[in-house]
Amino acid sequence: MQWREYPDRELLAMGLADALAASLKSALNLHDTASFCVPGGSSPGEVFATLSGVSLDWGRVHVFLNDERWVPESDPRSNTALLRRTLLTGNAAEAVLVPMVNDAPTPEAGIPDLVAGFEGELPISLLLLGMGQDMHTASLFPGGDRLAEAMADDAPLLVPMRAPHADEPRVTLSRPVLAGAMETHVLIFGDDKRTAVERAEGMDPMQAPIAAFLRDATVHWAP
Ligand SMILES: O=C1O[C@H](COP(=O)(O)O)[C@@H](O)[C@H](O)[C@H]1O
Repeated sequence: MQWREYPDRELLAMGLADALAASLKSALNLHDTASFCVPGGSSPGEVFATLSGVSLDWGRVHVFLNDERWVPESDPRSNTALLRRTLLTGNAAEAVLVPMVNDAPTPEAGIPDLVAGFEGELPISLLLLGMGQDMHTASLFPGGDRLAEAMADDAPLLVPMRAPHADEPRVTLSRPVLAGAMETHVLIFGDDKRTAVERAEGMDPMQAPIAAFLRDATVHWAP
């Protein structure tokens, strides 16, 4: 694990957006398309907004979420709506969005149709993860009802997840899919999350799911 520390969140957004743009350009030099897997939640908005202004061949970038809350896009908690507002705009409006949610009533009912959209997208070219204070990442929650299935070596691509501290049912990419990414970055803010990452490093990923991704990751932190 490598740390990159920034004096404030604005500088982090600029530095991380630069690093992600450079990685996307490198991936596009080698392949026809690049898959870019990103978190939702409250942390990445400014990074996405900065990145959306970067000039690159966005039409060859396929964007998808680490995980999604099983809510319609009209819901304020929709990660897809966050992506559309902040990343898939400006220069990046040309990027291709791979859906992580559909109109089915539950993740279990919706997943079979979603899986088809991921054909040709793996391994992930560039992965950005967030993390909650409880050390969950994507929707791999400690205490999640299907965490063991999602963390297993033979896990399916997408796993439904319900957890005590998740407000709604979720769908998440599984641990082996995320861990297979060619390059991994983690975005966190604040002293509490910094301490959580430092603690997670030696922990069992079933208690601290972020631990499964730290070894080869660059962690970007600002106060
Ligand atoms: O619920 C989620 O939480 C994590 C962390 O979000 P944050 O609000 O603490 O930044 C996020 O990475 C994940 O994608 C999201 O669904």
